[in-house]
Amino acid sequence: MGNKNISMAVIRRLPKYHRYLGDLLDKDIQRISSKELSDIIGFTASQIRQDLNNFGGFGQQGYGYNVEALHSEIGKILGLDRTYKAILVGAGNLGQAIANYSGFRKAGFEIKALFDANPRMIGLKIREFEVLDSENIEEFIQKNDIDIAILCIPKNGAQELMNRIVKVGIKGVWNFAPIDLEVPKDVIVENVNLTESLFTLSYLMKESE
Ligand SMILES: NC(=O)c1ccc[n+]([C@@H]2O[C@H](COP(=O)([O-])OP(=O)(O)OC[C@H]3O[C@@H](n4cnc5c(N)ncnc54)[C@H](O)[C@@H]3O)[C@@H](O)[C@H]2O)c1
Repeated sequence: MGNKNISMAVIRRLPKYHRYLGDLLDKDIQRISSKELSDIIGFTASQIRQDLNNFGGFGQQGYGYNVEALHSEIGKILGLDRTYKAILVGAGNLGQAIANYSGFRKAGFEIKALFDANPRMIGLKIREFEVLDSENIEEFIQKNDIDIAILCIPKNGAQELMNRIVKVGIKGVWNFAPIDLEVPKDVIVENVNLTESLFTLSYLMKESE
């Protein structure tokens, strides 16, 4: 891989570069300078050059960046040049919203099944999915070679479920439950805490008053 020493701060900016470059491609823009990129993304031009130098540059003096090449390279760095098989656990309000969003599939994240523990949810049809009984989750993960679990369950029971799914090979977890999960070293958890984000907004609004 060779990208082991890249700081998390840089990694967190890469999806944003990828998104803006995708927008430029949609507008048929083929070439851009770090100054122009800076104007639209809002990072300084030197920050952009520094960030991209971590991965070997990509820019050419006097030319700038080739948008398509840079978009594709950043996509590769982010691991978006492959598809991922995912399952979603917790087919409630949030789980259904995520399952209904087609953008994740377009980006290569294929939800293969929805699971729930509530007998009233099991068997319901959400999009093309019939909600399956989470009692059988281990078997499904193993049979279908699932890479990622999307957790949309309450924090109670989340660690227990986590322990079960990592035992059968889940290597990545997109966790919406407000809990810091304990996992083996080779399992990656990406937490999305909407409430923390909302509280950050509240703080920033308070500070700007
Ligand atoms: N809905 C939101 O916008 C929102 C916002 C912030 C945080 N969250 C977090 O996301 C999670 C889900 O929220 P929600 O609003 O969708 O809740 P919900 O109650 O609508 O749905 C949760 C679903 O998970 C199922 N479930 C519970 N424990 C389970 C288990 N151990 N295994 C399998 N299924 C299980 C329930 O039967 C239910 O269908 C919660 O942790 C919540 O704190 C949600």
